[in-house]
Amino acid sequence: MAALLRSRRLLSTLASETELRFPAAAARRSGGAPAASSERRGVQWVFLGCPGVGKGTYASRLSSLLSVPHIATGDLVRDELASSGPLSHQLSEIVNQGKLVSDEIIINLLSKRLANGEAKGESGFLLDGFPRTIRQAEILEGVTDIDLVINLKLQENVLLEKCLGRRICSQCGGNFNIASINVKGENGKPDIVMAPLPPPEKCASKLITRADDTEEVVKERLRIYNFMSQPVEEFYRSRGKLLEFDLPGGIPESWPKLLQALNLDEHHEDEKMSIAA
Ligand SMILES: Nc1ncnc2c1ncn2[C@@H]1O[C@H](COP(=O)(O)OP(=O)(O)O)[C@@H](O)[C@H]1O
Repeated sequence: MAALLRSRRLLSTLASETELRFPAAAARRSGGAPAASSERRGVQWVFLGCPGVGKGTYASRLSSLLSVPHIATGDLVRDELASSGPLSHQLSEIVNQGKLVSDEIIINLLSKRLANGEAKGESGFLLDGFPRTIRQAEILEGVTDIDLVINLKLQENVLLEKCLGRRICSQCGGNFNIASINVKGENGKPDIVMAPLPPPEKCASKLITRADDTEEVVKERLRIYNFMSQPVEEFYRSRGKLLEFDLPGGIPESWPKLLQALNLDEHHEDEKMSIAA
């Protein structure tokens, strides 16, 4: 009981400073021990990586596989933009210049998303696009336990091509990519070949491009990632939580290797069996 009270006090102190609230099961106890082990709750993983690396693609696949919600702060920002709420004008200026939204706004959006999930009984999460600054990482560290941080990596010229090739179906929200990538590997690494990910016929005439996926804005986002978000990699590396993953190519090559790196190969076998059945 005392631990619970201490935990509530810690959370409310942080909450008043940051407004970030985590579901009770995910909240960190004041003594530093996890409130619930990852065996009893869903996994609590973070995806790091430059714009265009594929955080959304792999987080969404793992979300289905592990039955934990995929929470992408970029999607929360885009939902807010589309809602034409009080923040939307301010947000569109920031996002369309490739800049980061303030920690306060992003934490507010994330808190609301977590509260909605808690009401629906969600457990665990795959965070994509958060934390993106050291301050966000420190706030997160203060309120919950992160089990693992997956750092997806690709060379920069591939990232630019991938962002410029991204397309979204305006009706179903599906993500596709029209870029056909074939570039020489840097620093003795193998060449990178990625086939396009074309939309199905029903989406082909409804494709849109994100307003922030222009060459100028992507370059600015990459610059800001290197400056603001790369230190977050070191934050987790020094805590022994960072799993570095160099993407070897497109989804067909990378997905099985990622599952192997995560010791989830047996899920892949189950997946193949259910497709074959
Ligand atoms: N954690 C965050 N902190 C600040 N801004 C964020 C955060 N997450 C998303 N954003 C804003 O939303 C935009 C889109 O995010 P996202 O879809 O994750 O883009 P990217 O493709 O660059 O990874 C970012 O460029 C930024 O303006």
